[in-house]
Amino acid sequence: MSALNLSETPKTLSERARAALGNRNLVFVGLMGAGKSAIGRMVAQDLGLSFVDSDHEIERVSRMTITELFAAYGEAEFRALETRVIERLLQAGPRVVSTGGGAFINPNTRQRIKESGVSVWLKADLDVLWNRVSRREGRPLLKTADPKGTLRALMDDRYPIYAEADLTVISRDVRKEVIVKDVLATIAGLANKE
Ligand SMILES: Nc1ncnc2c1ncn2[C@@H]1O[C@H](COP(=O)(O)OP(=O)(O)O)[C@@H](O)[C@H]1O
Ligand SMILES: O=C(O)C1=C[C@@H](OP(=O)(O)O)[C@@H](O)[C@H](O)C1
Ligand SMILES: [Mg+2]
Repeated sequence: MSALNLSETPKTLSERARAALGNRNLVFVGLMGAGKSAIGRMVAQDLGLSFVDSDHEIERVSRMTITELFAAYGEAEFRALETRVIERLLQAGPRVVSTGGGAFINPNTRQRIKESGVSVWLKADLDVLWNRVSRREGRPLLKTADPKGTLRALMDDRYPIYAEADLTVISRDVRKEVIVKDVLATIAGLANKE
């Protein structure tokens, strides 16, 4: 029979995840529509950490939307700005950072993320992603004749690279709160692995 230790109050899932994270950033990576921006914000709230979305920060500093930036300066300039912005955001941790889908593909950014935090790949299948991104404008990479085909090609190119993330959580068609809980449980599980 195990003795009941009344001096130790059981920790909540958020508290266990927060303890496992320590001083590190929590960085969400994955394809467009995976839920990085939405889930990242909710997870930050549960962890009691500040939240920043790299696309929002890029829009704030440039005073342009992502669509306008792509149109005016092209993808290469957007990527250069994205790399600089994320490098800066990672320096002010611990915080939760949701990146744009292309950020982790850049080897320098990927290295910075590995050094400064724990990365979580929100992984979803094509139909889940497509359902979500086809509802809203604002993703210039999908302005093609066959946007679903473009998304599929991006999955083929990028999934082997997202797989380098520290943790993977499956993003699926359930309530966001369920995904948030999966993320917290996965982070809390880090404590057993390290
Ligand atoms: N689990 C979920 N269930 C339903 N809708 C979701 C879920 N996760 C994200 N979404 C919605 O899908 C859309 C895309 O999510 P978003 O967070 O912008 O993705 P990302 O930043 O990865 O491109 C948003 O409208 C968001 O509210
Ligand atoms: O996958 C990409 O290369 C991009 C993803 C977008 O962010 P989300 O992944 O948050 O949609 C945004 O950064 C830009 O349109 C490029
Ligand atoms: Mg986003």
